[in-house]
Amino acid sequence: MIETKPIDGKAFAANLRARIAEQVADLVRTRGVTPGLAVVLVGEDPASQVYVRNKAAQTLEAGMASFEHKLPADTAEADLLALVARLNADPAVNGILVQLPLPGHIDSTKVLAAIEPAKDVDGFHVVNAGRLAVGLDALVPCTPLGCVMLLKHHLGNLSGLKAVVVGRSNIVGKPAAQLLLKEDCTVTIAHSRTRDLPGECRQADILVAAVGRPEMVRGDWIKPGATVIDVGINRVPKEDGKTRLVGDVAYGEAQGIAGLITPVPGGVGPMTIACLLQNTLTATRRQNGL
Ligand SMILES: Nc1nc(=O)c2c([nH]1)NC[C@@H]1CN(c3ccc(C(=O)N[C@@H](CCC(=O)O)C(=O)O)cc3)C=[N+]21
Ligand SMILES: [Mg+2]
Repeated sequence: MIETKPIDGKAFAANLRARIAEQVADLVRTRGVTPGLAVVLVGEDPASQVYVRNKAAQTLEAGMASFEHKLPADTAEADLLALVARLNADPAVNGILVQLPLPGHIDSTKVLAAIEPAKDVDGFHVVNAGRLAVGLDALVPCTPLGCVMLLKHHLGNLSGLKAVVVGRSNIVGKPAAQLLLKEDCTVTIAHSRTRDLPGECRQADILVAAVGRPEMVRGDWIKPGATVIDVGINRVPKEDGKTRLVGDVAYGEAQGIAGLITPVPGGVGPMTIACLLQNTLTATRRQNGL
């Protein structure tokens, strides 16, 4: 029987934020530059509001400036595009994040394309996706960046390891695969149409689950001793009418099989926000030629 160890993303993220705060203080002291992050939220989705509030608090804690823009759900696409244009032109704003998903009447592809790539701290602009794919300096999507940081910290060199990424989204799956390839992993991207998905997953030294389906990855899909990164944050109803958070991996079943596994909550989620701050610092440095 293997002893399965949880990966403490919450602690790692807190430590990363502390290191970022030191670098921000240094930037302010030596260059008189304060990084600024603008977050745009359209509509009143309660989960999004909680997340945006956490981001703002952690931005301020890191010594950065936080600019929150809350727009009503019926905001016209043209008005959102005009706000993005203002933020692009504002020298106090080094990073721009437009919270997804956007209301149905707004074309999110168009909005993401309007963000200045140098300020695109989500790394969702096609210029950043392309730069990552061809190996140029890019702003890299926060969730996959956080996953790879955790992997390198716990496993060291990833070279030659077999990584299976389940999920092919532009936000997580595809950039995760690009980053793992950059670390010299042998990478497979699996998805809902993959033939024998459990068998594919069982090949993985590193299994990244990013499908958005509660507990879809079962214990017997995991190779004994593998490292499992669970990107899912699914809210499922409990018997008492409240909800609980579960990942894309059946966490209980993974015990005694996986070597290392990220819990939900407390795994990948906190790393996403810490990496957003990291990207804001990186963007600020590049915008100032540092
Ligand atoms: N443009 C854009 N960029 C995003 O990065 C983005 C977005 N839109 N829309 C929504 C999703 C969701 N997301 C999360 C980040 C952190 C946690 C997080 O910190 N979770 C904690 C606590 C979860 C809880 O208790 O609710 C954890 O997993 O431990 C969750 C979710 C970023 N997103
Ligand atoms: Mg699919």
